[in-house]
Amino acid sequence: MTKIAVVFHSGYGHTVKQAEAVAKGANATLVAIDAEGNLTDAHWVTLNEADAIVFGSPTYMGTVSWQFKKFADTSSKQWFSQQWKDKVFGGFTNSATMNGDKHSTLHYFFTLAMQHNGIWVGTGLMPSNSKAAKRDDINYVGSSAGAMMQTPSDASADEVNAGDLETARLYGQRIAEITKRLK
Ligand SMILES: Cc1cc2nc3c(=O)[nH]c(=O)nc-3n(C[C@H](O)[C@H](O)[C@H](O)COP(=O)(O)O)c2cc1C
Repeated sequence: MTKIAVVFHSGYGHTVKQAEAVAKGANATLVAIDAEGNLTDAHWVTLNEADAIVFGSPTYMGTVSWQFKKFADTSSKQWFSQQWKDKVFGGFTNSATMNGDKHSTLHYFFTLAMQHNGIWVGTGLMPSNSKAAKRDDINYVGSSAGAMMQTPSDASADEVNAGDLETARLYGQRIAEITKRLK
């Protein structure tokens, strides 16, 4: 059986919805980075034992939150011993603006995964970009590098977009399928 972990930070409760959708698709364990940027020892064991790790963070000022970056820097311990080498990796982000520089966040996740010498998985989804496209279509935000969600700045966590959640679920499912094949 494959083990998948979704490690994420959410400052105000929106990105956690996306994390839950990815975890649902991947049948993964959720690992929440706390407000101080910390994980428990048990969380680190979960990550070390996982076949795949999916990173998640809101986009803040064009990149990951400082709490996620603290987690990333702490993972230098695993980097030193190449403990996460050849694991499968992916990433997702949520932000207020349709573009909002979300790709910078995904690019940071990709770089972190490559530092750990992992194997990156993109969405495998076509964008929904025709005249007939609707906001809650799958991959309406249109990302191939990892899953994106766009949440208006005044929306509550219960108002996150259903299509973006389904996009996240499908992405988790793809990561699980590829992890299984590799294993
Ligand atoms: C400090 C800060 C910086 C932000 N920077 C961006 C940004 O660069 N681009 C963007 O589209 N939204 C930005 N936002 C909006 C958040 O990405 C958005 O509110 C998101 O839904 C927050 O997710 P969370 O509830 O999981 O923290 C920012 C919000 C905060 C608090």
